Amino acid sequence: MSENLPEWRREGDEIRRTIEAPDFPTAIRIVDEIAVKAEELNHHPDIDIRWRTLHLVLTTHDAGGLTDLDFTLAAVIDDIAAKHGA
Ligand SMILES: C[C@H](O)[C@H](O)[C@H]1CNC2=NC(N)=NC(=O)C2=N1
Repeated sequence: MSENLPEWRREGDEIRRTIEAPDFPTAIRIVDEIAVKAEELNHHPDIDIRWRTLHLVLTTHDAGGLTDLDFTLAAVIDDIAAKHGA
């Protein structure tokens, strides 16, 4: 999508990424780590879990569009996914 976030694509006021984990337990661990970071940032992705595939959507409802927080959290999510081989 942007320079540093090639895994993300922009759709209107949102950015989206799909993560394919090696297996279902790993997918859930990835979600759990994202949850911890989301709480720290007080910024929360929409997450759709389909077996070992995660669909993530980021936007800032409060601001009615994308903000720096969306891109910050996207980068954090990329690190978590990479750490788990996804
Ligand atoms: C009151 C509080 O700041 C909010 O409602 C936060 C929580 N997490 C959030 N997460 C996201 N992605 N967008 C928001 O606008 C948002 N708002």
